[in-house]
Amino acid sequence: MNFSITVLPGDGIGPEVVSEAVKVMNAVGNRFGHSFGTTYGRVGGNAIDDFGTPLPDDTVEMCRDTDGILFGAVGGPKWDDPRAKTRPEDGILAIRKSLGLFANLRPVKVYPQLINSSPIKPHLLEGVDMIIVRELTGGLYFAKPKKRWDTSRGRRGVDTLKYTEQEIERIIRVGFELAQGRRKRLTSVDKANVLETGRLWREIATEVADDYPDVELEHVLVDAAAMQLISNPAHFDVIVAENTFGDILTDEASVLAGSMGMLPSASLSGLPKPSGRGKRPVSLYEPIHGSAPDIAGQGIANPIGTILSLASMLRYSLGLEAEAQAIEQSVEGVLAEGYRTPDIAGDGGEVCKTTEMGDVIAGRV
Ligand SMILES: NC(=O)C1=CN([C@@H]2O[C@H](COP(=O)(O)OP(=O)(O)OC[C@H]3O[C@@H](n4cnc5c(N)ncnc54)[C@H](O)[C@@H]3O)[C@@H](O)[C@H]2O)C=CC1
Ligand SMILES: CC(C)CC(=O)C(=O)O
Ligand SMILES: [Mg+2]
Repeated sequence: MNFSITVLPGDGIGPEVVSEAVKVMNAVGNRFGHSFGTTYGRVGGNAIDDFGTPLPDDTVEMCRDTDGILFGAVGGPKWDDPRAKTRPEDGILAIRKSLGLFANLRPVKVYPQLINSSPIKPHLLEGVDMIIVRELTGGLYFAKPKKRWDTSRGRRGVDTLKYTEQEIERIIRVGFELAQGRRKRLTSVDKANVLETGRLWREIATEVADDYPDVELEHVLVDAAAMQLISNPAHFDVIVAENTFGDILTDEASVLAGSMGMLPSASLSGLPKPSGRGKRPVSLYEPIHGSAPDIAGQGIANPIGTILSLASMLRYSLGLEAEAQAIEQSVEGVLAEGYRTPDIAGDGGEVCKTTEMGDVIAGRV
């Protein structure tokens, strides 16, 4: 089959990890007889430098008419001036919002091969396999008012935490539906003891639970969830959380997997229908990490989170389940053989560069 993929490498290590994922995509094409055409777009700080905007119109166009978007990361110290009119991050936020990508699925899997790459005690990591469902187009990241201003009594700033019933209900349903296909436990994370949005979130989660009697629903306050994620991670199956909480909890959860570089994500406008007929809505696939300025340009970034994001694209957007599994099995095999980028080399495996990791994974799909 023929597919057209929009590739948005971004800044910092974004281009480094994305080019490895494209390498793997082409290897999948060769093995399974598909053709993946690619169109590259500019986004982030590099686009601000060249076009004065983090999201040029051309890139917006490329994101509308495509079978899937593969995204790296944006941002960096060069564009961190707190008074800047626009930031690299505005580019990815605008893509998520304009495509209605409200559901960000962030699977957290601990590969047995990497159990010693995490600072967490090995016995706590046994059986860890969860999905964190992060609400992606609401809450503090987007709601208005959102501004800074000067007053006679000093500087002020405001962000707004606002959710509608519909925004909460649709993401909670994604959590329940995923849990139904897994171990049937949904942990809804909120801050209902303090925040009105948290109380609304909890109320709606409880109401929606009536439609999913086979799934056990538990409510956990976000601060306690952060603690349990480390002290008893195997307890969790599916976690659903609002935008900011989900963002923070997933960076924390990456420590279980051994590195930020290990975790993929899929940003969707809903779960694909199992029969999957007709044109699917455009979705975006991105590792959970950022542009990692501290290691950018050294060729040592871990591309596995991006390569696993590609596998999710094949699964959710292109309907290529066998091909997605081939990538996932290749990653497992390569880790079993001992290949390690420096971030996961804690157990003394063979340290390799980003490109070598991409080569060996591509070579085994
Ligand atoms: N989706 C996106 O484009 C995101 C962008 N950012 C941006 O990225 C920039 C840097 O943010 P940070 O807070 O430093 O977070 P970060 O995720 O870029 O890096 C955090 C730490 O994890 C390490 N790391 C991240 N990805 C890695 C990989 N693939 N392999 C090995 N190590 C990896 C980094 O070296 C660093 O020590 C900021 O401008 C931030 O706004 C942050 C998160 C998401
Ligand atoms: C806009 C991004 C920089 C926010 C973030 O950290 C993320 O989406 O993981
Ligand atoms: Mg983040």
